[in-house]
Amino acid sequence: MSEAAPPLIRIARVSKRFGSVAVLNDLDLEVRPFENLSLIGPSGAGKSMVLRILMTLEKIDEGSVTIDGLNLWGDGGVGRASVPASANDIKAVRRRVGMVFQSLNLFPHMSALRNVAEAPVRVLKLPKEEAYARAAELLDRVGLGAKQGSYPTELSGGQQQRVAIARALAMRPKILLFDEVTSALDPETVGEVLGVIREVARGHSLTTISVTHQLKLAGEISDRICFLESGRIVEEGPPDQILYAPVNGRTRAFVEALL
Ligand SMILES: Nc1ncnc2c1ncn2[C@@H]1O[C@H](COP(=O)(O)OP(=O)(O)OP(=O)(O)O)[C@@H](O)[C@H]1O
Repeated sequence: MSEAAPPLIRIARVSKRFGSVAVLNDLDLEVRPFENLSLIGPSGAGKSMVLRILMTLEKIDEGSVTIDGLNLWGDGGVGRASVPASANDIKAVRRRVGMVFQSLNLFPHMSALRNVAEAPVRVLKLPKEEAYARAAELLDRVGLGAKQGSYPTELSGGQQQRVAIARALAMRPKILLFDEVTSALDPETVGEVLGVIREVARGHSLTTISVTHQLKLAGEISDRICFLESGRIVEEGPPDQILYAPVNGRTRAFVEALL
């Protein structure tokens, strides 16, 4: 990863409101290619909202968002609304960004293998043989080579979450977003999913942003951690600084309570 590389994601002066409630407040955030970033902070800080905006699931009120050179939201200027991207650009952004959610949302009527192969066939229009070969390889990579034919109800929560990660990877995104992917799991299965996330994040072939309340996980998989509160970044830095030597008193109070 080169320090000089231009950012892959650029969020500039973004504000997002629901009625009179400001969720993001003049937020600035840049993410470099192949960087692994974690967002931490109290409930309601706006962490998931950042991911939802990058997934093109939410509108913003002000500011600009650029992903891989594509303007998802153009700056409308001071005091003016942001300008949305064209439908084509939104489609192009969606191809670049994958997301794994907290809730286990596999297709229940499809085997693990088909869950992973479905989008490459339908969306990327890959020949079936190629898509299924890719899916089998990815299931192997997440340690589920023997479970290709299993349906989601036959898999544990941790296994389902690993299938969900393989499914996201099958689309070959440039950016992979993880939203609390381990928080619905029981403690025994968290480890197996963490192992996969760590492997994906450390693979250096894609850029990841993880939202998590598990600070040790953030420490293990991140090059940089941002502490968010009230819709803005209070402090950011390498994991050792943010988790064990934060400069800001608010960050310190937060991490000391959770670590
Ligand atoms: N559709 C919506 N309508 C109104 N308010 C919303 C909506 N979606 C999110 N919010 C509010 O936006 C704020 C930020 O939500 P967000 O989910 O990003 O927080 P978070 O930092 O991820 O919190 P958590 O750690 O609890 O998941 C919250 O106060 C939430 O209530």
